[in-house]
Amino acid sequence: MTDTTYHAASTELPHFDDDPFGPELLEDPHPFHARLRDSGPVAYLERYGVFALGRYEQVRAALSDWQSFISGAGVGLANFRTETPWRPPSLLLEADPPHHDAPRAVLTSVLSSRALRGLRDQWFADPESLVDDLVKRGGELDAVSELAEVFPLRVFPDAVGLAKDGRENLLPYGSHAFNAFGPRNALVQDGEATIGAVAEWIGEQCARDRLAPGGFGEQIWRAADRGDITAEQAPLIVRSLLTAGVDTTVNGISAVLSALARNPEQYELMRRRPELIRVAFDEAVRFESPVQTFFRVAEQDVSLGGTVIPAGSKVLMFLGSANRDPRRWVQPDRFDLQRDPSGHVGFGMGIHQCAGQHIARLEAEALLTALVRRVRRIELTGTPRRKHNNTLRSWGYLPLRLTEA
Ligand code: HEM
Ligand SMILES: O=C(O)c1ccc(-n2ccnc2)cc1
Repeated sequence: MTDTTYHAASTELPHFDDDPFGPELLEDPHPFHARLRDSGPVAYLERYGVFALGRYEQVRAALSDWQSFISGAGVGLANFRTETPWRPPSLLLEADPPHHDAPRAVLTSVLSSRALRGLRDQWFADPESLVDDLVKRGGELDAVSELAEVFPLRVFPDAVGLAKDGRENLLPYGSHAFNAFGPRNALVQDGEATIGAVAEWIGEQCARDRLAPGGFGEQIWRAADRGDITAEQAPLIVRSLLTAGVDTTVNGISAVLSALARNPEQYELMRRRPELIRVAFDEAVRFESPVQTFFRVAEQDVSLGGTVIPAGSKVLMFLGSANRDPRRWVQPDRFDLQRDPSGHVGFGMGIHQCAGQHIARLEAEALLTALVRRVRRIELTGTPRRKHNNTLRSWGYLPLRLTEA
């Protein structure tokens, strides 16, 4: 037996044989999250041979301690020390300092809130016509296919500088990449059948001559001209944007629309106090955690929550569980715009904290601003359906009625 198995089998560490990537838990992870948190600060998932963190304190500690809990061996289940990644590893997400430093600095600069100021006017104008049309049409819609999947795809690819053709590849590519952080289950195998052509298109769009001047993509190439990064790194950093840039915000927007529809008094409060719009998105990211999980690898034997996690072990951080930990949040299962959601781990924490969070917040703020002006009430008109993904918490169908103000 390897030392990891021996260690986990021999201590009083709580063991679970649940499958967090199976259909039952992907449909509703909350009961398992509660059992995991209540079992103790650290647990062991037998099915995958990994350690599991469900509580806010340990998830935050692991996210913040990048030297002990590294990303360079992969932030999915696959351990790059023993397995070949399905694609060249991310220069940010799957890298540790010092290699992580320059790509991170470039993307932080390109995606900074100051850099986004120039986009604010057009990103705020875009959803106004979208919401107007929906309201004029009677206000009945599937908020996933007609709003959450539409608005990000209208503004983000243009901001990157992508060509018009082929953008329908972005969502399938993102979905597969997020599935691929999990085990090679049916979700991944279904995606493998068609991902080849999609991945090829994504790779082609990262070339400098495909990217419009002034967009995020070309700005990354200009950083290579300046020597901030190499010309070999530039296309891979553009690939990060294409992988992360759409599927995440689609699910962030679905999350905030779903939460507002289920809590009409919160929507009314937000209409009366539009300064709560920015809180609403972060509270939705805490409440739903569109990105549910990421892994780390223990760089050396590391003590956490009274357990020694052996060097080389994979550690699964349940961000969604940490964001609903009653040890950290008052009434965590309530969507409450009067709480202060800062400190949530929905965008991660520390050196890998989401480089696109300002993009996500600006998109959500633009859409919610358009809604509060035109829509008096948002309500559910049917049974929403989940879309299962190994990493993303996602709605597949969200039937809503928008009542004109
Ligand atoms: C609601 C939307 C989003 C959520 C919930 C989200 C969540 C996260 C989380 C949890 C991490 C930390 C990963 C880790 O610690 O291993 C992360 C990192 C990252 N995010 Fe996001 N993300 C979102 C949107 C975006 C967007 C729109 C972009 C790009 C335009 C983006 C780009 C990145 C990048 C490049 C990283 C890696 C940063 C690094 O490793 O230094 N994300 N995100
Ligand atoms: O470099 C990549 O491929 C990559 C980078 C970041 C994400 N991500 C996850 C959550 N927010 C962004 C996904 C993939």
